[in-house]
Amino acid sequence: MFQVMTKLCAVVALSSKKNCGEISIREKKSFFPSVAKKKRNKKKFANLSKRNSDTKARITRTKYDWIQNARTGGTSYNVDGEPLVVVVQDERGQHGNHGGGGWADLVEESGGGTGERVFGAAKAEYSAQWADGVTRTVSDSETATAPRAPVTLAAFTRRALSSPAVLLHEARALGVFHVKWLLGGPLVAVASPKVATVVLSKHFQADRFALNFDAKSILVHNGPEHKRDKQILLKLFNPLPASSSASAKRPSPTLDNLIDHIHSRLNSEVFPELNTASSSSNLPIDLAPIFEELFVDVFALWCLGLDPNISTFNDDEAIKRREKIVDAKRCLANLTFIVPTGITWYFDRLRTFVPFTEYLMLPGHRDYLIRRNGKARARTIIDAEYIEIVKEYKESNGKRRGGLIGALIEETLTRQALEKSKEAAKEEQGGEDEQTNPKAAVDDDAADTVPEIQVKDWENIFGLLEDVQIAGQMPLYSLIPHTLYLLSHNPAAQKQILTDLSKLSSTRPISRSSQPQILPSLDAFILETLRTCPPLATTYSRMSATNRFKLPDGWNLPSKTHVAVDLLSTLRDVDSFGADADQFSPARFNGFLPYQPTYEVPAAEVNAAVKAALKIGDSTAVPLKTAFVPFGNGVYACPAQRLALDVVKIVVGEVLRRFEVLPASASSRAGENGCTAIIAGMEEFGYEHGGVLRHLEGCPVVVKKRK
Ligand code: HEM
Repeated sequence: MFQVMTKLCAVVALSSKKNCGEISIREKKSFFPSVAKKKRNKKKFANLSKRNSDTKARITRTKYDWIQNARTGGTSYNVDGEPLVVVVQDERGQHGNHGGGGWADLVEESGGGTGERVFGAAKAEYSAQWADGVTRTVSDSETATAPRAPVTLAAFTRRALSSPAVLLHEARALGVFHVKWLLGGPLVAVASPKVATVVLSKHFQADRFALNFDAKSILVHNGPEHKRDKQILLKLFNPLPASSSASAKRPSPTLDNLIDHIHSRLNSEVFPELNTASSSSNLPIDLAPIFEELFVDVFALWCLGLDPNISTFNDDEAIKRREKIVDAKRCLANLTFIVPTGITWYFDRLRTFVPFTEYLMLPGHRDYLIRRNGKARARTIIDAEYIEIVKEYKESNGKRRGGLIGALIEETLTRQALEKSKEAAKEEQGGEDEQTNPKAAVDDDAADTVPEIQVKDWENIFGLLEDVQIAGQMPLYSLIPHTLYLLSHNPAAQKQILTDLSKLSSTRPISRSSQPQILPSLDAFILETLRTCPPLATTYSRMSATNRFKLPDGWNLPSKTHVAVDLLSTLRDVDSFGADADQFSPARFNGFLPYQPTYEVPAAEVNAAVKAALKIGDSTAVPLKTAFVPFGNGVYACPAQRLALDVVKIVVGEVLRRFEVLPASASSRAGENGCTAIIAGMEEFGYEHGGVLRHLEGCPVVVKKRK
């Protein structure tokens, strides 16, 4: 035990160094600032920018020097007054044909001396990455001698990192490939369902190892470790046997516990708050902070296996302790990621070495610095709770908490028992004299003592808890208020959903099993919200396995290029989603319900899609079903696709049953095309702090209690 504690303390010490920021409920509510506050923030930001302008100028200069030097053609122009530089790859497009390849070669070949300076550091990172033991292979049939077209790359302006409107606008101007800047090096973003189909397939490895190897487990693991963790999560989040029909939902205490937490919180806080708003005639209420609080707290309670119902604690001490833990979790969960878009964890690693303000200035960084200290304290509280969990496990004779922690402990024990029985079977096969039944031997052991869980397994469990909390809560508190906000501008859709909802028992809460296919109108509305307002702007980055890998239409990227899929632009591709891709039209999903999670699509179908996408000269669009990737696709796709949609349906359904949601102001764009007007330009949205899509005013609506 002492050893476990010591090692856990070491983990605590290590991780507390890198976590940061505290946020109270009050602060969190003010996340969506008033206009006056926004102005103040702008001023603060401007001052800080000035102080750091030297550093900023140096970085910008180096970056653009490099591009200019690397350029062998193409143009440099402005998008909305900001410089935007286009890089055209060598006309021969031969980066794939001379061994090492990579960006350094691209620069050298193009005659850019500056490139070496900028990429000195990047080169070192790359070799470290290749030393990570992950084998990257590509079969002969997937190689190409030379691409047909030169790769045109263009750098986004900085504003595209925080504004979906600018991201869409620039992505359109730049075409399939564009570049984001990361550590002074490029991250190529692709925006085409055809290319996304290939980049998200197994041929491209997620390479998150080198820049963030120390704390966030599955988000940083690759290869076998990632595979093992991912299998655990897929099993926990999808308790359906592959063969059964989608409507026959298997009970799962772990997932039902999450839904219980959500119902409990809706009843105790959200509905009373909406009731109050409803009685204060037509005063708008901001939905986004309400659901942000709900999900941060619910995920904290669920992950740590704390009871959904606080009244079961009858002593003040227990209540205080629980609140302290939830507060600390809330603090850690918020603002861990500070850079918009899905590539933010790189900065965790980077900030160990470089003061944040020196490498990237973004709105929000000042808040980040202020909150950093509070996070260290929160980290200590949570790590003490982890130690308590280990102690409880050891001392309570096998009695465990519920929630996600309970399920992960259970999984770990099952895996251990399986490994033990395999070992025993091996020994037996090896000609041992003793004729023992290995299974019985394991069971006998288990009956006497609580099976020991190794330190590395505890670390893995706690790592998974943190990953799931971060990965799960953010997209949910983005998507749910956005769905309700869009519904407030579409009374007809709201009416239809209410009609569907009336088919459910009005006295029982909506559950995982009660809501499956009888809410097609809500299903379609949610999917269309996901398509037009994807919570994550990009997938996590992938690395091209080889510089000879040919992408659709003959595009070729140098090896080891970091590639991410720009989901926002991809999900509006006209070829795949039709000429009305910029229209909000839930009906486009009518033929695709129920939604089939990407991990349930048969391998043969996936391979065929990749093959079709790779066909040179074939301009056929990727079909809607394959192009729809708000959860990513392939090995690193979201493992909770079905669960996420269930949660959104349950929460939105429960709110709509009780309240009518109306636009906050009379001038709002209500009616059939209201949603289209909102999503077309995306001016109302931003990528803030957490890296997820947020409505900048917090989704203001008026709520009216239903009779
Ligand atoms: C509407 C809600 C959600 C959306 C849109 C969403 C989207 C995504 C996306 C785009 C990725 C990255 C995929 C890639 O790089 O290709 C991802 C990964 C992930 N998501 Fe979700 N997600 C949602 C809800 C959830 C929930 C509720 C959970 C957990 C309960 C969850 C757990 C995860 C995890 C653990 C990963 C990392 C997977 C890996 O590394 O292999 N997500 N999600």
